[in-house]
Amino acid sequence: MSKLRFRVVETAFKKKAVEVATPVERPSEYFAKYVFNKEKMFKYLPSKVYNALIDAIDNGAPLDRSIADEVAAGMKKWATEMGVTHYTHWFAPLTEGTAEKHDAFVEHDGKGGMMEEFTGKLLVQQEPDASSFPNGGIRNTFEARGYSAWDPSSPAFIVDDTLCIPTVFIAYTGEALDYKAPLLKALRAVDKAAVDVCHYFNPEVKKVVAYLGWEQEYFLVDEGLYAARPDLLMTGRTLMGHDSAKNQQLEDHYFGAIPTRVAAFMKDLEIEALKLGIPVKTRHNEVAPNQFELAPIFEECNLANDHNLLIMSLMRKVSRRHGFRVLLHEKPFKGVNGSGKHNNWSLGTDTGILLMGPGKTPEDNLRFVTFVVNTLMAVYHHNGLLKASISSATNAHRLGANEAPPAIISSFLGKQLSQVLDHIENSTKDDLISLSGKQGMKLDIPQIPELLIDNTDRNRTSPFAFTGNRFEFRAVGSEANCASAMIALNSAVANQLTKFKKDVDALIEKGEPKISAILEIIRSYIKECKAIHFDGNGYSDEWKEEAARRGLDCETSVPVIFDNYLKPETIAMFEATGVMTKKELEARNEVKWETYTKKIQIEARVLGDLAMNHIIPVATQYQTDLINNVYKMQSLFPAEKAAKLSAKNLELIEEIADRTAFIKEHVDAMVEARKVANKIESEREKAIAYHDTITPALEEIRYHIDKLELIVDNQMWTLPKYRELLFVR
Ligand SMILES: NC(=O)CC[C@H](N)C(=O)O
Repeated sequence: MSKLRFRVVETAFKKKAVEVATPVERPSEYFAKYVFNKEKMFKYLPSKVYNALIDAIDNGAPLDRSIADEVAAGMKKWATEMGVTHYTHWFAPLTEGTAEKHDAFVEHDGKGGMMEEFTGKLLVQQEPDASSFPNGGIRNTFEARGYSAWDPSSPAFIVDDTLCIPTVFIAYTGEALDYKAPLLKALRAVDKAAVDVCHYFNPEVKKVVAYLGWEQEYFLVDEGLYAARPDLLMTGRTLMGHDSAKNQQLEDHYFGAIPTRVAAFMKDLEIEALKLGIPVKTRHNEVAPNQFELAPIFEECNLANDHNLLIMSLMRKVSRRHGFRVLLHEKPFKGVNGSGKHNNWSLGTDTGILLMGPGKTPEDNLRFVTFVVNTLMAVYHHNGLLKASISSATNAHRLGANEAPPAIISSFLGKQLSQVLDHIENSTKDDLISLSGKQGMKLDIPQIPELLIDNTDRNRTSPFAFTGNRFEFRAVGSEANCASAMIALNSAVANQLTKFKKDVDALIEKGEPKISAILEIIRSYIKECKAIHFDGNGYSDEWKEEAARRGLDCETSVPVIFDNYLKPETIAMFEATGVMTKKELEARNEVKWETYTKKIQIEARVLGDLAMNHIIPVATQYQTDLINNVYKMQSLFPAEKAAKLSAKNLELIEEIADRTAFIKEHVDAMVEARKVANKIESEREKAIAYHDTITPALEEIRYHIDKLELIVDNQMWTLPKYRELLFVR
């Protein structure tokens, strides 16, 4: 019965690293080979079209439909020269993956033959047969059609024989059915609001860009072992499995030498990623055994997000060439580190200033403090929403342990920045601004050492940590589409910056000088959002109590956390920034609740099946062996001696009986609880029922399975154990 397990372990052990040829060209030469980037646009488009397209990309200028045909022709020429035969609109529906439907370039030529065709119409907009994507009722209520529309700000790229065109996905009635459409709106909102605020300091700023640098953590598991674990295959995580005696306690995996099979995978992946224009830079072993990380150089947020989606699908593909499966789930293994996707976020101007970075002069630092404090205000007022933006059935397993932040959003600032904010808060306006000699005015904003950029202390329990010239949103899950977090964060910051501008302008109108008005508002904000600042240990019980006292959102039930999207202040914020309407938010929440329910439902079914088909039969078989042994003892020895010799086995027999009975009863009860939950009409209530009744049952059943794993004969156990999943590579 357990042969499969031993066979796959043996095979995995014998595997050698796959040879990956180093390209003859240098990375700088093959970088973006498969991307229709500016260089190719210049080569393949007439200069008038090129200029219009660049204006649309760089400045968001509206793109005249008439140039679309010429762009399409240029793209097609390039793509066919590269051997491409198909094209697809590539978009991110509300499933957390990407979607694509390939069409061949071929068309009838009218003379009985075929020709290659790709028109502007096909480039700009398509109507995929998309009735099966989650839509939260938007398309059912109105119109079944959904459109994908070209996003010129993210360049088209080639995967295998297909030209992929990044697009938004919207309903016939205009509501967004994807992540990209609201992300683009959020980025536009933060651009506009930040430019207005920048003008207090640098009137020449025309554009502010939000940057994103993601760090992708993941696990690799040998594909044979993976195939022998139906739970991994179906849910992305192990629903059972006792701790391995050795796991990450020696901290010997982190930053260790990369195992050869894994190094080959990484090399292969990086070559492919670079060819697709993804500027991958860092790779290393992460903390848990068989856990790794990959990070690119930061990019403009929309592009960075597309690149993250692309790399996740690339990882799935490339890992298979190396006999691995990549696990992007936030918590594939209980008891060791889970996987995050830390989102490093910042704002920068077209004049080259990083707005979250300290400067050289007190004036620069006033600008720096302005942007930092406004970010803190946004995070403070929308801490519940930010938590909702990273919450999912899967990430819930990760938060609150093993170096992942807790389910309470707070911000770590570090010693130096905290001191600066305290100084501003505790000084009067007149202390901060004094008249001085030639300069006319002296600003007492402390010099913030530039060292700060590389020198901030790290706090791994902080969900939103300042790291020198950016914030690191650490709570984002490894499997998530970063756009969810980036939509919430950029919109909230945009809204806050707009408020700041209004507050400062009101003081200026009353006759206050500009700097003094800015300082006054900043000081009041520092006081107002104090509750969000926390540099301590996010895991401690004291923090949970303290956070509740401070009024931060401490809810841990994912379906209830989603309510944050529909709070009046959230709706007002999204509507004011033009990012999403109430109707869109409501529809999205329906999808979130539904997805939550389905994920737990699948886990419950898989666990039920495995418990009944794998665990109980194996445990019973072992128990039968023990019973036979007890009987044989009785025939060999006098009754009293036999009883003594069999005492341990009798205990085990009973333990197996108790645990299997518990498992069976609870699997049955879980089925009944599902039946009850499934009858609930409201998606929200149903998700809450799943959270309250099914998720605890999963844990209870698992507990007994894991105990059985410890006592049942290893030869009989069918499922690869943690020690095999985590250490075979
Ligand atoms: N070393 C680290 O940064 C660990 C991070 C951790 N894996 C997380 O879940 O976020």
